[in-house]
Amino acid sequence: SHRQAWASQTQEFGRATAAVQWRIAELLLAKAKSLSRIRPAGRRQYPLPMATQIATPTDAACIRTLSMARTVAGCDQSKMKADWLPVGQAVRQAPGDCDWSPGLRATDAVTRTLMLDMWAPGLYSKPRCSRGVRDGREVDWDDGNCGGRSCWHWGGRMQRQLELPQTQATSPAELGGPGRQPQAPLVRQLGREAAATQPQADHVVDGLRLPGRPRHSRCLPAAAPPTPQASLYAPSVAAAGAAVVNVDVRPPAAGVQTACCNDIESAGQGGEPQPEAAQVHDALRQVEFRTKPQLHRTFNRNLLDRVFALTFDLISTDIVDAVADEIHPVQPVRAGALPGAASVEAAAPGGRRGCRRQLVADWLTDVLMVLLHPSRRGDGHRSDDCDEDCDAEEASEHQQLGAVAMGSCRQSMLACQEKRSGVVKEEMQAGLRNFFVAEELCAVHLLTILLIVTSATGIAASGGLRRRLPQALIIGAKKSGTRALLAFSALHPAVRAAGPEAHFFDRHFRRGLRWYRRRMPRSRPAQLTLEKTPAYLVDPKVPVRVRQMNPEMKLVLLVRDPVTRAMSDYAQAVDNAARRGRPPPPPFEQLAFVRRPDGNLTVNTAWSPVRIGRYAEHLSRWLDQFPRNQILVLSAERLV
Ligand SMILES: Nc1ncnc2c1ncn2[C@@H]1O[C@H](COP(=O)(O)OS(=O)(=O)O)[C@@H](OP(=O)(O)O)[C@H]1O
Repeated sequence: SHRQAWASQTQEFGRATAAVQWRIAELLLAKAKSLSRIRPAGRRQYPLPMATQIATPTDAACIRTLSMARTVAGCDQSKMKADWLPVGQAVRQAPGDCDWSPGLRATDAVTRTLMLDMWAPGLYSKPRCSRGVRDGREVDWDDGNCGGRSCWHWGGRMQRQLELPQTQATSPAELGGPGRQPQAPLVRQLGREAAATQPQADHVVDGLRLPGRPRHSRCLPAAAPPTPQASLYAPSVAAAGAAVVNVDVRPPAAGVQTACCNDIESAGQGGEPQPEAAQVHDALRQVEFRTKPQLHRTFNRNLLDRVFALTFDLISTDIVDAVADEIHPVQPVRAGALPGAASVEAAAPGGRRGCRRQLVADWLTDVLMVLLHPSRRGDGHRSDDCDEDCDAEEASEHQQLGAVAMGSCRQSMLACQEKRSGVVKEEMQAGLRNFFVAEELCAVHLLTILLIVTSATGIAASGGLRRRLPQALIIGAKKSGTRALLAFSALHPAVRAAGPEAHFFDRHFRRGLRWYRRRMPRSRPAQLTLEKTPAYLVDPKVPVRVRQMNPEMKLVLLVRDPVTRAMSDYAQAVDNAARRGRPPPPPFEQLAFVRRPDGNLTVNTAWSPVRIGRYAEHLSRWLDQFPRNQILVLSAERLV
């Protein structure tokens, strides 16, 4: 049931992401239209730098392709556009048609226009199939609705072309003819699985109509990448229903491959080997057992590599302002809209424009810092090495030296965190400086980054992302499944959970709210920040302190059968002793009972594992400070 819950939560997360992607797609589309107006004639040409594909398996749409292309000299643009929109139409059929065929030699022709358009099954519902020649034989070109005939995929072909140096003549074999070995069986398998399921009805997400999957779709959710460049999102996300973004940017260095769509292409070929069921199951098993934080970490690593691999050779001064304007509705980057903007503007070399560029860079640094650096995230999991080191150190030193050592440990942990985040920030800034190496910014690149970033979070880029004090606390009880409850809750996109127990109200109260806030994950205004420290339940000082901070605080108390809870507590103590090489504690019975003066045995309520289980006693202190309707009491047995 926990897996099912996870799947449905992830589905929801994916739907939110899909809606965001649509919004960004619209922005990008609008941007594309304006780009041709912005760029004055005679300016630097745009080589074709990238193709972006957005696949949204959550809404079962086949693929929404958002692509940028150049027209070829002599190309009739009206035909080009008509050919462009549905996937598949790629063969020169008459002189003057736009030619994306395998024999295309015109890749070094001058780029005339930057053209960008979006394909969506809902917008172009009629199947478009046509005949074309490939490898000397006639084949069907398919937009995914050709009734299962052997077809080629436009997306894959296009991608192949992008990988080739501009001056290199392309031959069918180079472009991946039928004789070529398929590269990623898993991709095809997942694709076939997807295609085997029934088409789904159109539906509306966030005011946008999202079409159901076409019956014979060959468009695939992103799947296991054969190379690190293949996909930013691991297949687990796709299979779990979250949205997927594949962004391929033609790398500047020769020999670096962008493999994203090759697999889609090979999936369209007839005669491919049948998938092996075991492999599919293996893949799906992996999917099920992954957790959201793990996904984020995988995603972020790939994203980091990708972002730093970007270098921008396409640049137009005029675009910078347009970009800032375009992003504005998504995230305020205008001068004056950000804290400290006035001083940045005054100091920025290059005046207002330089300032704006600086602001964009700063903003991106900030966003990337949050998204990419695990120690700054707080995914509900402990992810900071500094913290982990310290906890281990803290535990042993605490035993040997007492509380003083704890303070110094915390200090060294904080120093360690500072140092690490400083290094990361420098690295990121250096990476971003490369973006501006030619002192300009390409609109489409920036929007692509936004696209990636919003996909990573699943949340629109609007709104202030910052650390907030918790609005809800899991106050206990220890060993009642509080970690599980926190982790489940954190799966919800509207919940951000602090990873390690903060112990603010019991141990670290003197450090102040600033310290506490710094322990919280960054969140958006609509998100709820949740912290759990089970020790809060039993410390008599805590309820008053919590009320002082926030009388509206929501409190969650998870209670477990006090006997099994005590045993769990005791088991942990035994385990800890063994891990630290200390002698085991006395037997449970010996600790749990004391002999009364009259010689009879009685329960030792002073022993912590027993004392913690006296829930009514602890709860009455909380009820002195908070109304009953702010306290949610859950049964651990029923929950887990
Ligand atoms: N999902 C799920 N299903 C069943 N049981 C679960 C689950 N998650 C945690 N647990 C059990 O909860 C116990 C740990 O509780 P806590 O997370 O509150 O521990 S702690 O206070 O944070 O140390 C611990 O109990 P014991 O195994 O009896 O020690 C865990 O096994």
